[in-house]
Amino acid sequence: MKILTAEQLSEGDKITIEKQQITSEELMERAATLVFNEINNRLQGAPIPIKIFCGIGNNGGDGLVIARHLIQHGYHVTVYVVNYSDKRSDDFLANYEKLKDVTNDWPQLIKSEDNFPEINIGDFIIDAMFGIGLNRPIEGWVANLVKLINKSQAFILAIDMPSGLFSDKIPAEDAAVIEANFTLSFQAPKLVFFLPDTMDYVGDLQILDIGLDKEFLGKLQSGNHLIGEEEAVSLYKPRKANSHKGDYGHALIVGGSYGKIGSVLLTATAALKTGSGLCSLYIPKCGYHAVQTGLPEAMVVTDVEDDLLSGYPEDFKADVVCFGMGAGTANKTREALKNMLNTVKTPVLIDADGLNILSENKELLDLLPENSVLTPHPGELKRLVGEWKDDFHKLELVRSFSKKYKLIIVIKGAHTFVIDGNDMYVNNSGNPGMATAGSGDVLSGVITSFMGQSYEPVTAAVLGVFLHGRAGDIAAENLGYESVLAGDIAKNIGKAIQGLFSRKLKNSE
Ligand SMILES: NC(=O)C1=CN([C@@H]2O[C@H](COP(=O)(O)OP(=O)(O)OC[C@H]3O[C@@H](n4cnc5c(N)ncnc54)[C@H](O)[C@@H]3O)[C@@H](O)[C@H]2O)[C@@H](O)CC1
Ligand SMILES: [K+]
Repeated sequence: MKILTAEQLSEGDKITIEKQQITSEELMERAATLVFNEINNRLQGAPIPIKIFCGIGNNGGDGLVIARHLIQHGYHVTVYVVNYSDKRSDDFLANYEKLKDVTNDWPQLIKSEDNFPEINIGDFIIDAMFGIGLNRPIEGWVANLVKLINKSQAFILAIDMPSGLFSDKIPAEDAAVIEANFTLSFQAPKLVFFLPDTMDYVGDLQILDIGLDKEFLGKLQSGNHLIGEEEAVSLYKPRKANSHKGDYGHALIVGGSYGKIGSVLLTATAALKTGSGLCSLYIPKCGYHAVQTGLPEAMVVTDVEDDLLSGYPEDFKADVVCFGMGAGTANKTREALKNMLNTVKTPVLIDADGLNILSENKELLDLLPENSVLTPHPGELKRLVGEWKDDFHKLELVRSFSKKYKLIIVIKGAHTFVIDGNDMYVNNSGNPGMATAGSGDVLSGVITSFMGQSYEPVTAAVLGVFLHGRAGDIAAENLGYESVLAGDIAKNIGKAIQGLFSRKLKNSE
């Protein structure tokens, strides 16, 4: 699904109105009725106090339409008009009039702090103050109203965007922004819904298809994509009945040091669980017995050193190499990475200490084969690309780094981002249970495995990140967040893949 900006969406509104020969008021009715249906489905007529805060633009217009439908269905609704300016939009005004048809309770006008209502913890708040039309920070008494709503601990549903959030920039630290529990957004997700700086304002997210012109949306140039199950299905290549292990790649995992052999074990397990035909590990001697016992399906080659890596097996025939987990950053290990990079011709995956070595020895970046995949967490990323001012600046830095070195960067986080030059893929699977030791080692194994199975590296990264998250979701459903171990994520990769596979079969039936 394309991630769009406010400009693209307002353009989409205009084109849709023209092509479908409807009025903007009709489009608003359509969009806001979808919101009403969602609310009605969930509340099922519950007699809770619903307080709708409407701005005076079209986001406010949505609020008025929602209010009208809720009142008609017998809900207990109070409508507030947050009168921050006199420039009411036409569709706001039309729906303001229509409200008269269903209630004698006229909306309460808020013009200053003196008009602030009481908000109770059991209220259901609908935030329809500002949507994609916000063009400057919320200030003055309106900002205080936002803060009052946030403090109330009432359930907050934001319409289109939490008020105060821009689609293309990060609000200042002290800015007034609605902290929604749930956001129902129109047609397409906005990037800020997924960035670490702003995702907490959004709460749970649902995108409503309001029927904007398909041709316009299809042609829109957006390099930013949200990756959910549908997208992952289209990337997945089912296995052929007539195949053998040689068809699914030989993955070589290079890493580990004394006390950190578990990391490579997790990576190799994940690679095999993701379908690698063969998997070998190149590790210091101290890990030999642990790996042979813990993962009999894998083959092991040991370094001359006992406790760390110092070299690379030069004549080793592997389809893909993954380097770094648990490796440490000793000088000898840096030489091992250098040897590896001087040997391999095909894209590699670098993780963890491999990334730390690269940050300390930037000249090695030039040795990385084109389309290699780096999988930093934010700390490792900072060491690679430098400090950033905010998340948009971070994405800019990563884009130019990706272009400069022709690399694919996987920024790990609650929503993992895969950046390949101008293209960006935002993952939408996973859960907080995956914030656990070794989770990244498993991710590296999954992506490496797909790279070895002849997926394009960027596809391997996008699909791998999604399946890793899905596997974590399946693990959390069975175990609860707290009990998910990295090994549980690896164990459930198969089920995550099966989920895609059964969907693909269903679609082709
Ligand atoms: N036909 C359409 O265009 C549709 C629009 N829809 C709704 O319309 C929204 C966009 O509506 P608008 O463009 O009217 O904008 P908003 O309702 O988001 O904002 C209202 C107006 O407030 C002013 N403003 C911006 N920042 C301000 C600030 N900090 N303090 C005071 N005033 C400020 C701007 O002039 C802006 O136009 C969407 O988010 C969505 O909710 C939906 O009804 C779907 C259809
Ligand atoms: K809003």
